Amino acid sequence: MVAAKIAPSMLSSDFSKLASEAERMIRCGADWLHMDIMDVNCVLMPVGLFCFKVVLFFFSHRAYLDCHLMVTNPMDYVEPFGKAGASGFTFHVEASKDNWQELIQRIKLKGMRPGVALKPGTPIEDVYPLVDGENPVEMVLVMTVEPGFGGQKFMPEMMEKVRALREKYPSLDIEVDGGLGPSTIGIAASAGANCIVAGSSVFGASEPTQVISLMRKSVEEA
Ligand SMILES: O=C(CO)[C@@H](O)[C@H](O)COP(=O)(O)O
Repeated sequence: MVAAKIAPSMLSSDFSKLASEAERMIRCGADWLHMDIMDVNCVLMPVGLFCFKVVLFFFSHRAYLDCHLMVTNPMDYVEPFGKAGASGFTFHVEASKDNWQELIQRIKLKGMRPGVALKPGTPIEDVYPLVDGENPVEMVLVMTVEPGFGGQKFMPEMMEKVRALREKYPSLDIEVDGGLGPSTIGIAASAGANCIVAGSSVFGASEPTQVISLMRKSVEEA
């Protein structure tokens, strides 16, 4: 059985108090802290020294840092993110068509857990070679919104991808990201997702503990 991992997305936190926001989420029962890293092509937050410092900063809080790299050249980030203390390094399949084997190997050598993400328009079959390969990824992140912003509407049609993955790989970590909260967790959990990224539904809640525990329960019961 796969374990439930609830990962509040720090993109929805109050950036003026990142440390206490991270601590608050851990106190509320979060398993991981989800960090979105985007390069200038993805607009929101240009990657640079700032991002590495943020990762380092969180690491000093000893949390599992689930880093989702929405960048065109993930290979360039392996060394600095490894050094900065990232725990999981999830790159996009769309950005790594040719060199994924070497990329996965380097991620592991730096002591991070490799994962692959796919955008809504990308077929699930594109990630199979990365899960089946000699040097497999340990997690697949199925984006349930177009990457870029928090607060978007969950795309239920992505659950077909989750179901196909779960059927093929019963013990794989399958993460979903985008629009997850109390009203959408049921469909995601029953499709087979066990790692749940949630931004606005957790940070916007008056009782994040309840939202986190409700999502965990849905995954455990599914
Ligand atoms: O990667 C992203 C957006 O690209 C996410 O991690 C969002 O931050 C999730 O936010 P909500 O949809 O849960 O508000």
